[in-house]
Amino acid sequence: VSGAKKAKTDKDDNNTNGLATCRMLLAELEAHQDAWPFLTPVNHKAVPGYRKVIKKPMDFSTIREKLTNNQYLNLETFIVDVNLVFENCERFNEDDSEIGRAGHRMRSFFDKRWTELLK
Ligand SMILES: Oc1ccc2c(c1)N[C@H](O)CC2
Repeated sequence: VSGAKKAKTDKDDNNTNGLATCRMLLAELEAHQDAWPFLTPVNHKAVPGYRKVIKKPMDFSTIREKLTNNQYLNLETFIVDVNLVFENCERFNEDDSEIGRAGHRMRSFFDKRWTELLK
Protein backbone atom coordinates (compact mmCIF):
# COMPACT_ATOMS: atom_id res chain seq x y z
CA VAL A 1 0.00 0.00 0.00
CA SER A 2 1.44 3.37 -0.94
CA GLY A 3 2.31 5.47 2.10
CA ALA A 4 2.49 2.45 4.40
CA LYS A 5 5.58 2.85 6.62
CA LYS A 6 8.23 0.19 6.01
CA ALA A 7 8.68 -1.79 9.22
CA LYS A 8 12.27 -1.25 10.54
CA THR A 9 13.98 -4.56 11.15
CA ASP A 10 17.60 -5.27 12.02
CA LYS A 11 17.70 -7.16 8.72
CA ASP A 12 17.20 -3.75 7.12
CA ASP A 13 20.66 -3.78 5.62
CA ASN A 14 20.35 -0.81 3.35
CA ASN A 15 21.93 1.33 6.02
CA THR A 16 18.77 3.46 6.12
CA ASN A 17 19.82 5.95 8.77
CA GLY A 18 23.47 5.80 7.75
CA LEU A 19 24.32 4.24 11.11
CA ALA A 20 26.73 1.71 9.58
CA THR A 21 28.42 4.68 7.90
CA CYS A 22 28.60 6.52 11.26
CA ARG A 23 30.25 3.49 12.88
CA MET A 24 32.76 3.21 10.04
CA LEU A 25 33.61 6.93 10.09
CA LEU A 26 33.95 7.09 13.89
CA ALA A 27 36.28 4.06 13.91
CA GLU A 28 38.51 5.82 11.37
CA LEU A 29 38.50 9.09 13.36
CA GLU A 30 39.41 7.25 16.59
CA ALA A 31 42.26 5.40 14.84
CA HIS A 32 43.77 8.48 13.16
CA GLN A 33 47.24 9.44 14.39
CA ASP A 34 46.15 13.05 14.88
CA ALA A 35 43.07 12.12 16.97
CA TRP A 36 44.86 12.42 20.34
CA PRO A 37 43.50 15.91 21.28
CA PHE A 38 39.95 14.75 20.56
CA LEU A 39 39.70 11.25 22.04
CA THR A 40 38.28 12.22 25.45
CA PRO A 41 36.48 15.25 26.92
CA VAL A 42 38.68 18.27 27.68
CA ASN A 43 39.24 18.47 31.45
CA HIS A 44 37.66 21.91 31.84
CA LYS A 45 38.70 22.04 35.53
CA ALA A 46 42.34 21.88 34.40
CA VAL A 47 42.11 24.20 31.37
CA PRO A 48 41.52 27.86 32.25
CA GLY A 49 38.83 29.46 30.15
CA TYR A 50 37.64 26.32 28.43
CA ARG A 51 34.26 26.05 30.15
CA LYS A 52 33.51 29.76 29.53
CA VAL A 53 34.66 29.87 25.89
CA ILE A 54 33.40 26.48 24.61
CA LYS A 55 29.63 26.34 25.06
CA LYS A 56 29.15 22.83 23.67
CA PRO A 57 32.14 20.57 24.39
CA MET A 58 32.35 17.43 22.25
CA ASP A 59 34.88 14.64 21.73
CA PHE A 60 35.12 11.24 20.02
CA SER A 61 34.41 9.20 23.19
CA THR A 62 31.19 11.16 23.79
CA ILE A 63 30.20 10.60 20.16
CA ARG A 64 30.95 6.86 20.63
CA GLU A 65 28.72 6.80 23.72
CA LYS A 66 25.88 8.58 21.88
CA LEU A 67 26.19 6.21 18.90
CA THR A 68 26.09 3.20 21.25
CA ASN A 69 23.00 4.65 22.97
CA ASN A 70 21.28 5.17 19.61
CA GLN A 71 21.16 8.96 20.15
CA TYR A 72 21.89 9.82 16.50
CA LEU A 73 18.83 9.99 14.28
CA ASN A 74 20.89 9.74 11.08
CA LEU A 75 24.23 10.56 9.48
CA GLU A 76 23.44 14.28 9.49
CA THR A 77 23.02 14.52 13.28
CA PHE A 78 26.24 12.52 13.68
CA ILE A 79 28.13 14.91 11.36
CA VAL A 80 26.90 17.89 13.42
CA ASP A 81 28.64 16.47 16.52
CA VAL A 82 31.85 15.58 14.66
CA ASN A 83 32.02 19.11 13.20
CA LEU A 84 31.47 20.50 16.72
CA VAL A 85 34.74 18.84 17.78
CA PHE A 86 36.59 20.68 15.02
CA GLU A 87 34.78 24.01 15.57
CA ASN A 88 35.68 23.91 19.30
CA CYS A 89 39.28 23.17 18.38
CA GLU A 90 39.51 26.12 15.97
CA ARG A 91 37.91 28.41 18.56
CA PHE A 92 40.30 27.49 21.37
CA ASN A 93 43.57 26.86 19.53
CA GLU A 94 45.80 28.94 17.29
CA ASP A 95 45.92 27.57 13.73
CA ASP A 96 49.70 27.56 14.17
CA SER A 97 49.80 25.21 17.17
CA GLU A 98 50.16 21.44 17.57
CA ILE A 99 46.49 20.96 18.49
CA GLY A 100 45.30 23.57 15.99
CA ARG A 101 47.11 21.81 13.15
CA ALA A 102 45.86 18.39 14.32
CA GLY A 103 42.30 19.76 14.19
CA HIS A 104 42.71 21.03 10.65
CA ARG A 105 44.19 17.70 9.51
CA MET A 106 41.38 15.74 11.19
CA ARG A 107 38.69 17.99 9.69
CA SER A 108 40.01 17.60 6.15
CA PHE A 109 40.37 13.82 6.65
CA PHE A 110 36.74 13.61 7.86
CA ASP A 111 35.36 15.83 5.08
CA LYS A 112 37.13 13.67 2.45
CA ARG A 113 35.93 10.39 3.97
CA TRP A 114 32.25 11.12 4.46
CA THR A 115 31.91 12.63 1.00
CA GLU A 116 33.65 9.53 -0.46
CA LEU A 117 31.33 7.20 1.50
CA LEU A 118 28.24 9.15 0.49
CA LYS A 119 29.00 8.96 -3.23
O1 LIG B 1 47.60 24.26 25.65
C1 LIG B 1 46.43 23.60 25.72
C2 LIG B 1 46.07 22.98 26.90
C3 LIG B 1 44.86 22.31 26.97
C4 LIG B 1 43.99 22.25 25.86
C5 LIG B 1 44.38 22.87 24.66
C6 LIG B 1 45.61 23.55 24.61
N1 LIG B 1 43.57 22.83 23.56
C7 LIG B 1 42.47 21.90 23.54
O2 LIG B 1 41.60 22.20 22.49
C8 LIG B 1 41.77 21.97 24.86
C9 LIG B 1 42.69 21.55 25.95
